Amino acid sequence: GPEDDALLKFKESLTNAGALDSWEPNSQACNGWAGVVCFNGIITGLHLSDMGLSGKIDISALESVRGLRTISFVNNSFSGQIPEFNQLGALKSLLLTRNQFSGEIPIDFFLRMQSIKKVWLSENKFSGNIPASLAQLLNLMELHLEGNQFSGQIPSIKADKLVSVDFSRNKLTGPIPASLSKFGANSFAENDGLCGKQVGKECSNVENPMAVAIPQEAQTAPSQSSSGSKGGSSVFGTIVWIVGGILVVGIVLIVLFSSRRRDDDFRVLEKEKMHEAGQVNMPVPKSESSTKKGSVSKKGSQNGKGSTADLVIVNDQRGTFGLADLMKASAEVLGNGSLGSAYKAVMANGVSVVVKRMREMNAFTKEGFDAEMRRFGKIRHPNILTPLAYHYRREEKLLVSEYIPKGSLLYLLHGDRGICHAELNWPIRFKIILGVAHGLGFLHSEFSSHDLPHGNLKSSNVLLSDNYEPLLSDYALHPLMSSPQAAQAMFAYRAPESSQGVSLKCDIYCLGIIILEILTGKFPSQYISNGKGGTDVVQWVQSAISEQREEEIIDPAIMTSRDSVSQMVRLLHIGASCTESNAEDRVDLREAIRSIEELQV
Ligand SMILES: Nc1ncnc2c1ncn2[C@@H]1O[C@H](COP(=O)(O)OP(=O)(O)OP(=O)(O)O)[C@@H](O)[C@H]1O
Repeated sequence: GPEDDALLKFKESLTNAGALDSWEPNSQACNGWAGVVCFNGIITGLHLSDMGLSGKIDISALESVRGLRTISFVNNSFSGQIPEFNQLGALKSLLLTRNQFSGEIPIDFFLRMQSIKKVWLSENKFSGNIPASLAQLLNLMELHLEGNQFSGQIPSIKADKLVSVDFSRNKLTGPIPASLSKFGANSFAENDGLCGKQVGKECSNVENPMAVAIPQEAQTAPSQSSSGSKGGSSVFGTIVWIVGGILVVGIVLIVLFSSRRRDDDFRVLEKEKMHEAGQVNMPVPKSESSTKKGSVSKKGSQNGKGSTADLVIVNDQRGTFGLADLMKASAEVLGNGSLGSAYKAVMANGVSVVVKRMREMNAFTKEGFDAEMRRFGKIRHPNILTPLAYHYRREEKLLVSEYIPKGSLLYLLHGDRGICHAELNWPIRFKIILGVAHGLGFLHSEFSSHDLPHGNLKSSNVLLSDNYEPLLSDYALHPLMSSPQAAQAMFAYRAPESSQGVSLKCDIYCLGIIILEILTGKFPSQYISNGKGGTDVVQWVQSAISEQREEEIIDPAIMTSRDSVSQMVRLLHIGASCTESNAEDRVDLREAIRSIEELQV
């Protein structure tokens, strides 16, 4: 069956799979494959301990094994960054002890793993902070992190169901959280910087953990702050707190909404639904936010020069603010896109912003990144969202923009067939298409030196102003990314020719998808990475055109305006010429814009 095939695909990605000889095509996984655990004919576990396995772990293959609940790779030879096991949201046990995994685990790694009971990461080479998202796992029973190089503080794990923890032999610092007081000395041994009764060392200032943590972090991890100054590390501490706070909100929202999941294939929309959630205060304790204010705001809100050490303001149309202001804001998770996660924050001065935590983006130096962001900040065009500020550290970048209340085109078209969808009548849809084309045209002249002036044009990156003027966001980021990262994350890479290299033409393909999406009202399958679900709008429109039945595929919601049908049909043809699979045959952007403008009444 397909699950057996998925396991064979997983096996293929391994470089040393001798122990899996029993996994053969034309046999069944539940019929004697080594290490495969089944229950009533359903594959529920992979117990692959002590098998000398190495190579890549193909998570997407494992994703197809729907019943998978436990994974053990204990004592093998896997190495590198932790694979994205968090894509397997239903896992109950993740046992990776005694391998060579290394690097930092993303702070939000466990956010979507609310079923997990056992996490064994011991005896690897993991470094960086213990991911704060572990602290919020309500079902966690066993946590084994011993024998790694984790640094920073131990997060306050909710200990209700926890029966065993081990943090020993790491580089942890700061106080042992009160929530772990039931665990003894062995669980914390050999971490020189820890304090608390279990390790027989008094903490000097327990009621203010920030005060303890920051200097110690600066001592143990000097490389973490590029400036090397104390200021840099307090910014680091602040971010940990902000992100930690935001994570709590995120988890609350995810738990709230997970009971209302849609069809799996439409997972893309799930995050959009988070817009509907009410506001939640960022759970940063009052006393702490005031101490943090003391340490940060002198570089933040009080210094409005646009070159604050924490946030660099590149566009002051919404005033100046610092990380401290963001920290005090009430926050809400918007989603986790391919470039990173997005949060909404409402600041005390009433300004609402979106903070995007970008993954990686390390192709430029700090100076290069700064120059690029300042260039973005100067953009003034009615169809482009100009960012407000950024924060740069080697391991994390934040990009701050104004929050646009109506949200994205994706959400309005497909998210919730509520009031806004009804408002998307033909004149408004036409206005959106024209605005998107103008915005793209502007980027193509402004960033004409870039191989991909937008690179990530899709309906979730088209935000709508109060009067439905579209605003393009997430543009021109291509040069900041490494090529494998860009190929993974950017929608322009879905253009059929992208395997031979990307060009301006890829943006035109993306524009075409949006035009077809707006006209048909269908969710394009092109937006879904596994290709399952949605409508292949390109194919559908092409065959409708060749059979001269264009009118049949136009969204019935706009067919009420009969007079405009010929206009819609002509736009459908323009959309089709933008999505020509052969890039040579694809229409030129200026020509496409001109044809759209000609349809204006
Ligand atoms: N400035 C903004 N104002 C209002 N909503 C926003 C803003 N920026 C993003 N959003 C919303 O948050 C959601 C998540 O944004 P995010 O950019 O992280 O994801 P994405 O667009 O799906 O993926 P990608 O990372 O590839 O851009 C978006 O779909 C959009 O609805």
